[in-house]
Amino acid sequence: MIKEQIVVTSAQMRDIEGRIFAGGMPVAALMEKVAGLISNRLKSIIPKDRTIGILVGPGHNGGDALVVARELHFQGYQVWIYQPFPKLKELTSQHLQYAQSLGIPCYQELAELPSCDFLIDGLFGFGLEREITGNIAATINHFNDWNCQIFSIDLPSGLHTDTGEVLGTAIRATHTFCLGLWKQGLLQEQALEYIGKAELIDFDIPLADIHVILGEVPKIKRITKTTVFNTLSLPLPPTTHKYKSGHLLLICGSKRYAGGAILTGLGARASGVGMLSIAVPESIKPLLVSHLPEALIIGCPETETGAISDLQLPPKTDLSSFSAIACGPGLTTDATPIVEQVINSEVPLILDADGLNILAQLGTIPTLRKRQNTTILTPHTGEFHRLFPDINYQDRVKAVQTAALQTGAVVLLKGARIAISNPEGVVWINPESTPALARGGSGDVLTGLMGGILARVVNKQVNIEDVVAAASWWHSQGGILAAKERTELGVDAFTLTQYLMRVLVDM
Ligand SMILES: NC(=O)C1=CN([C@@H]2O[C@H](COP(=O)(O)OP(=O)(O)OC[C@H]3O[C@@H](n4cnc5c(N)ncnc54)[C@H](O)[C@@H]3O)[C@@H](O)[C@H]2O)[C@@H](O)CC1
Ligand SMILES: [K+]
Repeated sequence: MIKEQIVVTSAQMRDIEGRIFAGGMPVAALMEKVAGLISNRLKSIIPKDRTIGILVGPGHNGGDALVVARELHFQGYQVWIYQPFPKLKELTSQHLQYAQSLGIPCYQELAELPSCDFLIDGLFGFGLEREITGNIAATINHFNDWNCQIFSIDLPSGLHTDTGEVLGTAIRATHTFCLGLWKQGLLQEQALEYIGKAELIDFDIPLADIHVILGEVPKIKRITKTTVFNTLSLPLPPTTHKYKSGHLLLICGSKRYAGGAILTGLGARASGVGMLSIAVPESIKPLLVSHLPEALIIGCPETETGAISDLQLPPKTDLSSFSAIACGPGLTTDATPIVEQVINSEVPLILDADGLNILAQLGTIPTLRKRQNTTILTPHTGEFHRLFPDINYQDRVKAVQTAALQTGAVVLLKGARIAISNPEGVVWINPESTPALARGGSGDVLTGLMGGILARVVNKQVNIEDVVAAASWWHSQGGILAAKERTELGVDAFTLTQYLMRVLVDM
């Protein structure tokens, strides 16, 4: 297990720390070590001639900040300290006393503060336990108005460590140095506007202590490059042939939404799947053939409205001939019988878009409870609400865990931080994405890509949630890469498909 994958709550972090201290590590020594690492990072970012304001809280987050203040002072930076609390923890108080004895200016009143170029936020860390109110809240709002870069230690002061919720008010950081292990709150969507660019400061927490508290396999994990690489099972075995690399059936598109079928197909193409078949209404078959010459396009009889009316597979083929099916983009709800048919099959299945809307109409939980094989659902929040009207999706991690438990499916909830859960509550969170992907068609690409990966690896003893995680990571990295080269406005869904391969090349 790698540290970048691990996600902890404040209670878990406290228990892990407790083990380190019980093992004999002095608290003050750990604070020196952590704050030394933070100071080194800051030195590499902030030019020498700048003034740095240090915001100090009552606990050890404030202690970290005071050690940083001292180190930056010794490095020749202009530093001042703001400490508005009447009572400090002992270690924090000692560091304050020493900083004062060094002649670092310390203030308790906002009105007295000189200006500065950068702020270091050490007001609260994972010990924040209630709403911030009164003077302290006003102070935080005041600093947010300064419009200078703010580096938060551990997490922006005011965010709930686990839910990322703003407790009263919170520092709007431009950078967050998360200490030791990723705090769950930093992966929650509601925290995103506050954390800026986040990085992990690894201070050598022993894996043995982590395992004792989180178990050998932690329940909530961040998706990393390494996880994805393992799931994609690369390099390919030299003796592979097309039938060993999976056969994906896409069921998508209608006369009204032909483009969705093309994008899903192009997403699947990028997965490297061995064989790709795409079932579409007969009238759009020529269009699909022209965009995806390598795929077998199955033209199906259609309804008056141009939706697939009958899944007419080629001779000697039935649904069990496929390694996996991805069904939904562009279907329209007129294709209900088709969706029922695939749900009743025993083939591993991804349902997206209209596939999900139809499932909601059929009755999500009773319908899926009957399924024998793997099911993956990929709703955005609107679809999620239609599928699971009784589940509150404010806490996205809990929401996917509940939905997966109730249905037996692997559930992915789309958004700026995709959350994925299997029925046992094992969760993956996608830690990086770009608003450039918030565009029509982007989800179709994800469905195709995921379908292709699933078909490739489904019989190779992989966890299904790992497949879903790999596809999500790959998709968002494609978006990030494309946005870097073409700006956030330049990532239409077709362009995205052209960047997916590049992600692996750069890996
Ligand atoms: N113990 C150590 O040596 C280490 C500690 N670390 C630092 O220690 C932090 C945790 O330290 P603490 O447990 O002392 O907690 P914090 O420093 O996060 O804050 C806790 C203090 O704030 C007060 N408080 C909580 N909510 C408040 C509110 N709404 N309004 C006013 N006061 C409030 C509490 O009474 C307590 O005094 C981590 O976030 C990290 O920065 C890390 O450096 C790792 C090593
Ligand atoms: K902080």
